[in-house]
Amino acid sequence: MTELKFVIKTMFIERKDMYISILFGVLAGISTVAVFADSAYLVSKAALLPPLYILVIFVALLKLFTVIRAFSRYAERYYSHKATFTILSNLRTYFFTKLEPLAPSLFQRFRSGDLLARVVGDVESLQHFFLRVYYPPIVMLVVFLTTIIFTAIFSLPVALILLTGLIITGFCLPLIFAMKQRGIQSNIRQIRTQLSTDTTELLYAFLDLKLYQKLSIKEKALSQTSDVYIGEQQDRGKQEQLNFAINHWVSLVTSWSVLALGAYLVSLRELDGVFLAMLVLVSLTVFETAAPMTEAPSYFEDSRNASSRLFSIIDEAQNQQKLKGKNSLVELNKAPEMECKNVNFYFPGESRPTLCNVCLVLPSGSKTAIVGPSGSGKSTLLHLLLNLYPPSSGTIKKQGQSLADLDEDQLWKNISPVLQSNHFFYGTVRDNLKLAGKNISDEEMIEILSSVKLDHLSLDSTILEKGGNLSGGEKQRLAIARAMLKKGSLLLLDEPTSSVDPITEQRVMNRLFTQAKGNTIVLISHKLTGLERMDQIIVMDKGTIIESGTFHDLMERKGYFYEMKKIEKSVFYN
Ligand SMILES: Nc1ncnc2c1ncn2[C@@H]1O[C@H](COP(=O)(O)OP(=O)(O)OP(=O)(O)O)[C@@H](O)[C@H]1O
Repeated sequence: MTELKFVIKTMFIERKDMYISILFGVLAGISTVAVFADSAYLVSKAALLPPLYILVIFVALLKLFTVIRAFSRYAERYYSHKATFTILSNLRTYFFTKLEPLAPSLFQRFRSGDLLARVVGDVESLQHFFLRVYYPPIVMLVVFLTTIIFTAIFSLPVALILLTGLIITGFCLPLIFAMKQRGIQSNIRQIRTQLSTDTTELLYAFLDLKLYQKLSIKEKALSQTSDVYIGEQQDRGKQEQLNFAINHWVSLVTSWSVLALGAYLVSLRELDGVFLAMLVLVSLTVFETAAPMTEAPSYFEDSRNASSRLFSIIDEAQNQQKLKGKNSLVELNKAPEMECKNVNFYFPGESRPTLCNVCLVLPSGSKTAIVGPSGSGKSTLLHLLLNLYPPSSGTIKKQGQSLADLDEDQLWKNISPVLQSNHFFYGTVRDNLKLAGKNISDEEMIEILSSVKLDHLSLDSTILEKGGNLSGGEKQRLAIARAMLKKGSLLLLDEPTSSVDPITEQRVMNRLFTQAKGNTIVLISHKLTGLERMDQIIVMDKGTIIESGTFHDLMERKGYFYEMKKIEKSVFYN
């Protein structure tokens, strides 16, 4: 039950609708019992030819109970669904707010299909918790107890039979069903996650699988998982039907017992015969409120599993959140200075360090290039400068303040990043550029598009999901345009033009450097051309800085950079 603590807490945020739905649920249950009790009594009494006014009173009461029943049933449905949707939206918002700061390290631990299954499926599953698990037992209990007290006025033994029926159908059977359901629910959830991860992987890798002619194998595996999922759902359905049948059978046995005992008591003259039909109909009707208890165990298990899966991530989020700073940055008129001091970094679960003892100063307004072989840790260092991952040890400072103490929004406010992979949303070019700021004018956007040689795109041109209709170079230039529009005074560029032809690259970079004249720039590059304009070049290998200095320093030193430059020359100019 501890797994559901938070869901219950969320339910109570807006409790008014919840209380109203419980109130109307109870009213609907009691009025249903009253309708049947009244009609049974009316029929029995009518046979004894009572004075007309008695019949009129009971007919009037019957009409009143029927109207109350119809109205309260409608109100119960209305308010219970309203409460459910409010709970669902609160849960979604809470879950997303907790999850968001965990990106991107979240993708390190969870596959995207799994996350999707949690964010969509698990949150959705929790809508059943209030509707099918929390309030039906409350309604059932109140209606049953009221009915038992009412029945006790006429016959205590009959009331005791109803109490026994309540204990069996309301508590004992649901408990047994809950234990049986446990295994089935956990299987369903695991297979659903598997199905979700397999499907997302198939969609992501569709083209590669097709080209490597392995699509049918993946499709077959997916279809097998889907069959298992369907099978498990069928088992769940069968179990629920069995639960329902057993519950119904117990309620009928109870009503038969009420009839048999009632008849016996009438024969002993301990019960007036005019009440017998009423008591039997009351017992038949009151069990209607126990019917939802057959599915409650299955929904309880479902909600418990969903909640524990969701909150296992949130617990991690809360731990990380505690580590995050909240200080705001001192606003300066100049571009930021950054400093890394003895920075070491291990990816989660890795024993090999990705960055070793990195010490680096990026003075305000300086231009720094980071070069080195593939896998040497350049992008990782950039991600640490962006505070996407915290360093395992050592400190990274921006304007003298440790990133660990800074509020993230403040930190990112004046950073313009172009990462190796940049996301583009389905929409227009304008929509994608507006990510840089809401108040950017069309004229500004058109001018920037032209400066990155994307004149052929209009602001209304459609961009497909993940920029599917753009070439690699176009995507990079659109990302540069977006970064330029953001006008951050710290530019972090990770191979921003690796797919762009050399002539366009030179023009785009010239324009970028002109616009960012007084800004601090960090540029990761595999190409060693054009680095003469940089204030410093950092050479990395195996996670450490092996050389640093200006272009001329490094060439004169005749070390690693010099050798790389020589190899590049021999490859391109021989
Ligand atoms: N999410 C991750 N989990 C574990 N190891 C990772 C992860 N991402 C990168 N690495 C490892 O960290 C090392 C440094 O990667 P990084 O991307 O920083 O290199 P890089 O110098 O930018 O390479 P490239 O020039 O090819 O982009 C690599 O050995 C890589 O395998």
